[in-house]
Amino acid sequence: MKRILEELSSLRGSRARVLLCDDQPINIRLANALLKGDYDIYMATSGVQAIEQCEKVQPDLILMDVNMPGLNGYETCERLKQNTATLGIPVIFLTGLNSEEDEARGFDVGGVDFISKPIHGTVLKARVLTHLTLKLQSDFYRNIAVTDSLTGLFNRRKFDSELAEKWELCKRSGQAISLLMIDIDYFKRYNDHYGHQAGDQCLAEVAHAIRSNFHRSYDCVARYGGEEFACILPMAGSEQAIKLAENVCQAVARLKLPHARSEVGPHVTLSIGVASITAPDPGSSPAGLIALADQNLYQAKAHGRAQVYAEVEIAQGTSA
Ligand SMILES: Nc1nc2c(ncn2[C@@H]2O[C@H](COP(=O)(O)OP(=O)(O)OP(=O)(O)O)[C@@H](O)[C@H]2O)c(=O)[nH]1
Repeated sequence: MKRILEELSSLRGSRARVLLCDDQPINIRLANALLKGDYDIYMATSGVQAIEQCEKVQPDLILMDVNMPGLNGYETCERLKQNTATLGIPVIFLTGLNSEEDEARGFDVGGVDFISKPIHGTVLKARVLTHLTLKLQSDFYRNIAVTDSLTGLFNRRKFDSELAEKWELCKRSGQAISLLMIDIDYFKRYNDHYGHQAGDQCLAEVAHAIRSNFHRSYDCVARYGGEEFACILPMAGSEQAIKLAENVCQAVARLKLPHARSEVGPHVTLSIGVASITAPDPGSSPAGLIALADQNLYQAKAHGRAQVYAEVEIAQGTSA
């Protein structure tokens, strides 16, 4: 089990993180002494502090006391499970309580395990190892399920679910949403001239350059198809989307990837179609946004490639 966890940690490039939450510093010190050799340890002495730490450091596991002033351990766990950013963090209750009801309540509120004090070092370490291994394994497979292996961007499946989710979010909050459809110019000729492997390398470099322009956590940059990429920009209107699209073109131009068979210049270039809607209609779907971005991408190609095309904001009522 230990070997598997070490492998998973090295694959993601960081040790597992454990948050210790207890109002009694002596208990924290005890658990810390047992675990600090194997994991990165974070500490909190109240439920509120634990929630703050979770948002900040995204621990892989929490050891949570139950009886604490203010929010108790059960309430803290319930709050963590209500927040999409923290609901995946497993919680082990580590408590002086030991009745069947107490234990059942721990599982009811979303805990994965329940350990009664006094702490037995070997048992605690074994349970922590088991839950951390499960957590890192599930992170690993979830990542694979949403990632395009060649470029490291989100894949088409993730794009579809993100667009549906962000569309609903913007609809509810009455905010703008934009979409960029990005296509590499004359990519068939690139493959024909430089070979498929060089084509793959080009796709990976272009993807990296595209990604480097997006810094908001809720933007989604995905590989949409072969040499096509798509970016979902929730809460961004057309002006912002056009600016970002232009930045993306410049970032790829700066790579100066030679393209001897392109008709628009000596280097690899992009065509981008931009679509924006100020606020999605109630009852609408994102199909209209995709169609408009596609149409504008087609126009960018028709107008000579190596450009951003963003004509017409989508009309309300046409997005269903
Ligand atoms: N190397 C490589 N090529 C790919 C991959 N996926 C798709 N392609 C190639 O991308 C090319 C896309 O060609 P087209 O759709 O004709 O577009 P284009 O040549 O870029 O022409 P315009 O879009 O009109 O500028 C095809 O030759 C595909 O084989 C991939 O994963 N790796």
